[in-house]
Amino acid sequence: MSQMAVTFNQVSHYFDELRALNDLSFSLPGGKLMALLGHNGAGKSTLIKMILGLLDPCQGEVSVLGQTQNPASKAASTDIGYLPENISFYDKLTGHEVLSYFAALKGVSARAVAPLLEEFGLAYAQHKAVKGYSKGMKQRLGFAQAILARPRLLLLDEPTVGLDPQASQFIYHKLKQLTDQGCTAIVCTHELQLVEPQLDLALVLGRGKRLAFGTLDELVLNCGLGVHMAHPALAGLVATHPLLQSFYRDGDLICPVSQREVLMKYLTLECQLFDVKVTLPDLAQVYHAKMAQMQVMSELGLSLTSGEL
Ligand SMILES: Nc1ncnc2c1ncn2[C@@H]1O[C@H](COP(=O)(O)OP(=O)(O)OP(=O)(O)O)[C@@H](O)[C@H]1O
Repeated sequence: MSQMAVTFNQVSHYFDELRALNDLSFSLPGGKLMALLGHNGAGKSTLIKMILGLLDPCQGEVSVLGQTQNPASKAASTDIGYLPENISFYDKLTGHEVLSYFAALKGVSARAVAPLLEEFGLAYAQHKAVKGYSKGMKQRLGFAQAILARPRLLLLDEPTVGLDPQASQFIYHKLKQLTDQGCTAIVCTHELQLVEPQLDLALVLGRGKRLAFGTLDELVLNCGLGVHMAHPALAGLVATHPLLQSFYRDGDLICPVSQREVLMKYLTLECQLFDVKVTLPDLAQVYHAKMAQMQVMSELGLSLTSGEL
């Protein structure tokens, strides 16, 4: 089993009466990319601050890279790289000066700066003041700052917001390279379509609680949504195969994810249908289903448990 990069064990954090995180547990293995998802105010930033050691758990334990995290351990750990949302720099500095400043702060050789600027496509602008940089250029600079000290854990808060598709692709391509080399990444984002192909695991938070955690397959399996199966011959087959009737809706078959394989077997063996188009719920559908379940529970006055909904 790979070593855990981050473990939350029954962690709660309160701001006065408000429980920003509520009995949260999960374990993130090293070298994985975890998407951190949730509505505004769900507790994502609170979770990130706890990993950074900026906030202490009121209950439970947070362990990061094998060490119990607490405010005493926050002192500029070069093992953790952080790209905050809407990063801003002292904008009279040039890109080169910004990275050189962070290199000195993190005890990294100044020689690392130029190759990084080159790799991040900023070499041409390295001697220009950051105030003249576009949003995408600033984000690249921020990302370069985050990985300057070759961290073992990267925390990225909305890294692709406002970026064009090419710039977003660059960020995820670089993240893939880093996770392949063993770096662990947590990406907090509302851009579900962008992160979906990239994630190894996702953690969905709702009102400070864990609504779901796992691989995309696991999330899909547990979300309660159906798999759609489409084929032009289905309408005719339903008449002759009564078993299909209970799954038939608006021209498609819709079945629980857990029954997909049995139904596919039936379609191929009993109906000789071999080219059925199967559509699984995507991350956005899973996310919205979890949010809707949370809303229903709340309207029913049922409190959420610490497990999955
Ligand atoms: N310093 C603070 N003092 C009081 N309440 C806070 C503080 N920081 C966060 N909160 C509250 O804690 C809850 C969780 O906030 P948090 O910032 O972690 O959410 P989030 O998921 O990051 O939201 P967003 O997507 O809007 O950034 C919210 O209700 C927020 O108002």
